[in-house]
Amino acid sequence: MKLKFTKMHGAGNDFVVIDAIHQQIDFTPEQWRKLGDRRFGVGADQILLVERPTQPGCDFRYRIFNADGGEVEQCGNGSRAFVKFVAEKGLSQARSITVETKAGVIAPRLEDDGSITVDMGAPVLEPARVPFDADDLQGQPEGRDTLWPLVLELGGAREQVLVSAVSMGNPHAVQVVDDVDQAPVELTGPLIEHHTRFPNRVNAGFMQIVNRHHIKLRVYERGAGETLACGTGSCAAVVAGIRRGLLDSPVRVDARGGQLSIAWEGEGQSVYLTGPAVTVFEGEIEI
Ligand SMILES: N[C@H](CCC[C@H](N)C(=O)O)C(=O)O
Repeated sequence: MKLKFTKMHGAGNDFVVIDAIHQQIDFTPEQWRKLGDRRFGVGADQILLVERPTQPGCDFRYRIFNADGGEVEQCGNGSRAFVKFVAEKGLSQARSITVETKAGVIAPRLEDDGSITVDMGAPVLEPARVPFDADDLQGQPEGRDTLWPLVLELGGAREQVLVSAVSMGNPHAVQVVDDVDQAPVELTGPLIEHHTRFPNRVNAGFMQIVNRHHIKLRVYERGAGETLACGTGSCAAVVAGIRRGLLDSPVRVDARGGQLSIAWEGEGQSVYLTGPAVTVFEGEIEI
């Protein structure tokens, strides 16, 4: 089929966005992978589908596929591209919409200054629901289940890293590092992504604390590798830092591709993600 798409990004995390209301989309994982392929296809970290809602009270349904072809629960940077896309395409006249995802309902809002704020819902912190297998792990150094030891097999050696396990609908393992630019993201990111204690795999975050309202963050994403920014990863990192008493809301997040802002007032409360969304080009592809 000849597929119409829009190429977009949120702080450098890039997307192929597809109107699946006016186009019949029923692709195989191989076709999603082709769309995401930076040589044989369009190229993107994720592919985002705009669909009619199935839940009453929602304006749209939002489906997300990683570059590896797998469908996932949530994408924070993508939710900002989503609301900009539906406004630009005239699919909605509202500045604030409710969007159904596999992880629940989120609410992106177009701000007057062109930025977008998204109510990402409340984080999930119970290990079994991340999901993270912590059954045989002993008590936490700081209590409140904020840190877990993860043993990585590096060649013949074994290295232990301490991670916080947080779900924003999708799973995240966040660790604090002294310097993100020196962090072994490419080496340990894949080991964490595929660690057996994360049965659905996991996004691996590397967070440097600049001050109590400012971090630098790199994320080796499940199904995509390191991206220039990760919205849910930024939410998870700030939640982990606040729970560990290292950060205070709101927090500026410096990603390699741009700047995001995260606000969270504590357990049971929604996490709010604010940042940019950019339309790069429109295209068509035979797929
Ligand atoms: N790789 C993620 C999905 C995309 C998340 C990220 N791009 C964001 O902005 O939240 C996962 O497999 O859970």
